[in-house]
Amino acid sequence: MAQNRTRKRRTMLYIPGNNPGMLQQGSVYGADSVLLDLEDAVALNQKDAARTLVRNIVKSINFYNCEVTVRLNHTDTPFGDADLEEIVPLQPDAVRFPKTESVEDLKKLIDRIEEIENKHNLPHDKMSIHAMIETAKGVRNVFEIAEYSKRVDAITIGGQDLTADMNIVKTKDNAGIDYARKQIVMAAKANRIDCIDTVYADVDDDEGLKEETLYIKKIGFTGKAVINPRQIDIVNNVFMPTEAEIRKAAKVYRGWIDAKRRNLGVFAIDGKMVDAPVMARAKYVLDMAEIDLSSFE
Ligand SMILES: CC(C)(COP(=O)(O)OP(=O)(O)OC[C@H]1O[C@@H](n2cnc3c(N)ncnc32)[C@H](O)[C@@H]1OP(=O)(O)O)[C@@H](O)C(=O)NCCC(=O)NCCSC(=O)C[C@@](O)(CC(=O)O)C(=O)O
Ligand SMILES: [Mg+2]
Repeated sequence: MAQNRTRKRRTMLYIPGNNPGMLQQGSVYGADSVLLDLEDAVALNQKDAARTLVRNIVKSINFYNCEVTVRLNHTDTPFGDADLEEIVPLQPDAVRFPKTESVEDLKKLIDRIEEIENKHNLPHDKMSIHAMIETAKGVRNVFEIAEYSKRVDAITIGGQDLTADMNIVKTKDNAGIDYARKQIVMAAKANRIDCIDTVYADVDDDEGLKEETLYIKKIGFTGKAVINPRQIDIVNNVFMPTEAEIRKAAKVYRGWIDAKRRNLGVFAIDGKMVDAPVMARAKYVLDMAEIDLSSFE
């Protein structure tokens, strides 16, 4: 779980929990994670049916390398506890907890999860928790939320709800949630966990999605939620290093191995200083590109 995880989460595909066709096909499109949704994609009169369907899908479908995450209803809603009772015994890779506002919210959630795990003789360190920040109060408390428990291995932002909670007009550049995005990134980075950006609602605007993904990558997000298979390649490609970046990183890494042999802490490549942080960035690029570092030794 959590800090030992090496799996990438560039794309997390939301799938409405009451749509059997989409649920069955969800893992074939190349998303790193599927997000089986019991919350806002499901109408109130469909909640029970969706929960049963998601339970059966998680039990019976092989998602292969795709991470399986279930978005629960909040524990303060009439559906939250029933979701936990059905989903926790299945131990999906993670549960996504919407509208997390405080550590009290998380404590209540984790205590209940662990109670159910104890009842079923399940470990407490397998299924992780993704805390969604979707209100101004959650943004204010995100640092405490991110460090509260090792089970929290990602912080995510829900831009639609946050915009509504702040009672602001949603613009294409999402200026109104920029502060929140950056605060969420900092809280995640301070705890060395993932931070996942909100969805891009216009599924026909490929250029807009690419532009937004380039921006959120630049400010530190490690992935983005998507709502349609057509969005997956666009986001995955933005999060993959370019060929030029890989070539440069490989050069730095090779130089670093050589420098270590010569007991040098700092050296230059093409006239530019290379020190430990430059090497760490190069290593991250090679890791994202899934290049085996032992091939450089
Ligand atoms: C948007 C649209 C209606 C477009 O429909 P369209 O019909 O135009 O789609 P097409 O492209 O024509 O579909 C072509 C083929 O792909 C299949 N297919 C489509 N979508 C698929 C999918 N998601 N999973 C698997 N399969 C899929 C489809 O079945 C078809 O299959 P086939 O018939 O076999 O060819 C549809 O995609 C959709 O419903 N998306 C999910 C919406 C959703 O979950 N919303 C809730 C999460 S956000 C939220 O809650 C806000 C947040 O909380 C969160 C945050 O930000 O994190 C906040 O506060 O901000
Ligand atoms: Mg939301």
